[in-house]
Amino acid sequence: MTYIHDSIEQLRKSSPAQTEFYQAVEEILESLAPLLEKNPKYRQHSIIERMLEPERQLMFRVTWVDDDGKVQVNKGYRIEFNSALGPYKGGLRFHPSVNASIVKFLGFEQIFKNALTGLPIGGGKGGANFDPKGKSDGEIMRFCQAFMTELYRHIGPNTDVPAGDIGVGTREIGYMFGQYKRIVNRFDGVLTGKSTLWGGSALRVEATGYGCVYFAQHMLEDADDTLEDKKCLVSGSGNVAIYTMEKLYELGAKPIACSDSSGTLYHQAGIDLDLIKEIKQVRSGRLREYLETHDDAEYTASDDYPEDGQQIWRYSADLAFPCATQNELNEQDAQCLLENGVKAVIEGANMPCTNKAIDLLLEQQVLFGPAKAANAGGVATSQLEMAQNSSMTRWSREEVDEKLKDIMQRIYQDAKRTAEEFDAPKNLALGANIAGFRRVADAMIAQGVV
Ligand SMILES: NC(=O)C1=CN([C@@H]2O[C@H](COP(=O)(O)OP(=O)(O)OC[C@H]3O[C@@H](n4cnc5c(N)ncnc54)[C@H](O)[C@@H]3O)[C@@H](O)[C@H]2O)C=CC1
Ligand SMILES: O=C(O)CCC(=O)C(=O)O
Repeated sequence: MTYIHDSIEQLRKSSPAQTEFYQAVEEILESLAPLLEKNPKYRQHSIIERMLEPERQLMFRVTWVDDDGKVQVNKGYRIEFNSALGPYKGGLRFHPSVNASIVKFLGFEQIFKNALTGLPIGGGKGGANFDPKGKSDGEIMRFCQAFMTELYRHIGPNTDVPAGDIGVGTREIGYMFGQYKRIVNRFDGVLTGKSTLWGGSALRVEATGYGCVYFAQHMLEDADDTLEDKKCLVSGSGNVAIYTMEKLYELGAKPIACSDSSGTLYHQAGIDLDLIKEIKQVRSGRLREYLETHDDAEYTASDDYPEDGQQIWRYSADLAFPCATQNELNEQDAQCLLENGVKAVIEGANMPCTNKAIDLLLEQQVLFGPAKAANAGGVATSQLEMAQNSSMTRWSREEVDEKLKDIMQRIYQDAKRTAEEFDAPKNLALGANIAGFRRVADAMIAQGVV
């Protein structure tokens, strides 16, 4: 469709060198073609052009002092992308790779993901090119305080509600919340992912991983299959990966491999999750340390991996859950998974599969759970945290889990039904993109030219 092609060309000119952002835009726009053809109103209202331009982009200096007394400077970002459905909502990522393109692709994806939850939340994302690796607790705290000293003026419980992402967990949210409260002198529900000791929701920590497995359960059920005894590859070993593995075990499956940015761990007997939690959540260590306890496991350092792609996708398994980062599963990786008979790929991370990998998996009829739908349990539970904060209540783990299950089921059904409506049954990527887009686009039209 030339309209889509022209929109992307225009984007390349107006926002140069934002490759991850173009990738996310291409993936969505291509699947919207049948909707745009049927509904000229979206073009008449310039919905695509409006959606591609964030409502507001904030870039700021973050200045802090390290343990040696040296002044350090980082770049901070918050992209308030779209508020048609509610306050901007989305995480903050602290990682040295963070730049405008990465924050923009994450914010863009977030608009449609949040729409799919059916909850009143708009899309936003932020972060900083700060590397938490090797930093002391004091340095992390000072960085978080400096970051919030600028961010606080742009956010609010009904305006923009950030949360965690890579490198930002309960500890960082705590330090940022403390600084926000000190500045504004109010206990606002302005961040989610807070500790359950003071305003956080039960199950928010687990929600992205658990939700992803609930989504996989629905996909398998529709193929007359279950999670029972399925061998699983789960990349990463952070928040999303750990709770994906936890729920997989609970539902009878067996994770046999995981990874971190230094390498891949394979344990045919099944990953020892308590040990992974000890290494990653308590010691902040490296996966290689796992071999000190389990000498029957294998570890491959990323630097020793000679081919294009990642070692983890070379192991034979029934299900693959990319849960680490963007573009971690490419076409060669998808080919290896196919050769080893993978039944389903479910995205826990944001945009972990390249567009070519997705095309190949769909072409070969592998069940594919797209990130916007499969990992939406995290942000959905964040909205449940906002609801509890604003009504001054607390729900139990069981109550939140019931709501999360229900939301994941609705997202799955919505994506499936929409795929069928557009003659692409089983293409959940297309279904999720159209269902999310339609909700935001119709709200934008109803709200006039703003
Ligand atoms: N935390 C949340 O609630 C949500 C997170 N996500 C996405 O899930 C992904 C993971 O996020 P979290 O688990 O929260 O972050 P995290 O910081 O807890 O964990 C990230 C993990 O990925 C690994 N990693 C990073 N780069 C890697 C690479 N190049 N190769 C292999 N491993 C690598 C890290 O070693 C770490 O184990 C990200 O794409 C994030 O945007 C999506 C929805 C919600
Ligand atoms: O919980 C949130 O608000 C955001 C989660 C997030 O960043 C994501 O869904 O990618």
